[in-house]
Amino acid sequence: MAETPRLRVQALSQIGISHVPPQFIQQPENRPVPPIKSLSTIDIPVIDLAGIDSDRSDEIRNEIGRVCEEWGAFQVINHGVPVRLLDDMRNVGLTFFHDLPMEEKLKYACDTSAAATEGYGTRMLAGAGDDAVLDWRDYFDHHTFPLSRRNPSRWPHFPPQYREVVAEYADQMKLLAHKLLASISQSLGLVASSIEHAVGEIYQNITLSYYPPCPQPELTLGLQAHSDFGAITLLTQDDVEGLQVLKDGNWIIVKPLSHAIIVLLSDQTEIMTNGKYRSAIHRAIANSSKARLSVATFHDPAKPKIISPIADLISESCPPRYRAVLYSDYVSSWYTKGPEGKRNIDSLLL
Ligand SMILES: O=C(O)CCC(=O)C(=O)O
Ligand SMILES: [Fe+2]
Repeated sequence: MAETPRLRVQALSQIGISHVPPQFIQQPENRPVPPIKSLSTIDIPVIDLAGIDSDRSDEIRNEIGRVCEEWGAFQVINHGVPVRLLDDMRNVGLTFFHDLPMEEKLKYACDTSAAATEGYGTRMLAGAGDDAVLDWRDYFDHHTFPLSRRNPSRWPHFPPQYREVVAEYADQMKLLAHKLLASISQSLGLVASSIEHAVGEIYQNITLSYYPPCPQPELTLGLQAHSDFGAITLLTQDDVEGLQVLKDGNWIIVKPLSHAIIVLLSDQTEIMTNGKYRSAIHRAIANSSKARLSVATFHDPAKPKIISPIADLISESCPPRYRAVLYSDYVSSWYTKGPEGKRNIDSLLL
């Protein structure tokens, strides 16, 4: 059954409220405070992937290894994904959110009784209690790989090219994820296929997040702090600032860099690499003047897959640091308990 329009954040924003409703107000310790001045000049690293398949491959791999260890997050440029496609994805997304009337958008409403169902939604933690703080965000989630779970009839029919753009975007992001997982494996001294082999068949979801203007952005969050639960996330943001990554206890703004792609290591990569590379904690903040759109492409294991530290990284002097976990158990715990920092991955520490 479709939800009523007032439950979408965009509808709240459009009626011009001057105060955010209480369910959206974060605990004081979670509210966005301006970043510490001395640190606001630090940017997440940018890696130029030009030459990754040829002359510069060793140099690039070493650099990827260094930033995976230090940050778990970085931006890539010259990544091979056509710039035209990045623009198209953003344009069809904004057209859907801005130009389709709410009653039409609600025809795509996702099933709120289950977690991570495909479609148009606003409340991420379906299983969390009624007292959970809500995010200042609406989203559209698409199941894109494997092809057996792809059903474009559930995706927006407006604008007309929407579904075609998502399909091409899914292909291109999968190729880039493949390239990056190979380099990340090699940066650990493993063969290129190691991490992909440990992940198994890749399950890919694409989530468009739409953050409407917010009357009191200092009290809310567009998306609460979390690390993603899969293997690797490839994120694009538009030119409106909002994404922050936690580094050494400080929130660092990821400044929009035109046509760059943000790489976020996720929890299963932390487990597979036995903690050598950590997943990145990140959040999105709201702002009072401009709507913001991001597109996150998640690459995850299949639900029945068991994830554990890769055997070649384990030795007597380097014992496993994480318990093996059934991926579906990991995901259900994330959705029912909530991300809250790294509580889910920390529960697997040996
Ligand atoms: O909007 C953003 O920049 C972050 C989105 C995100 O973290 C997610 O969808 O998991
Ligand atoms: Fe995320």
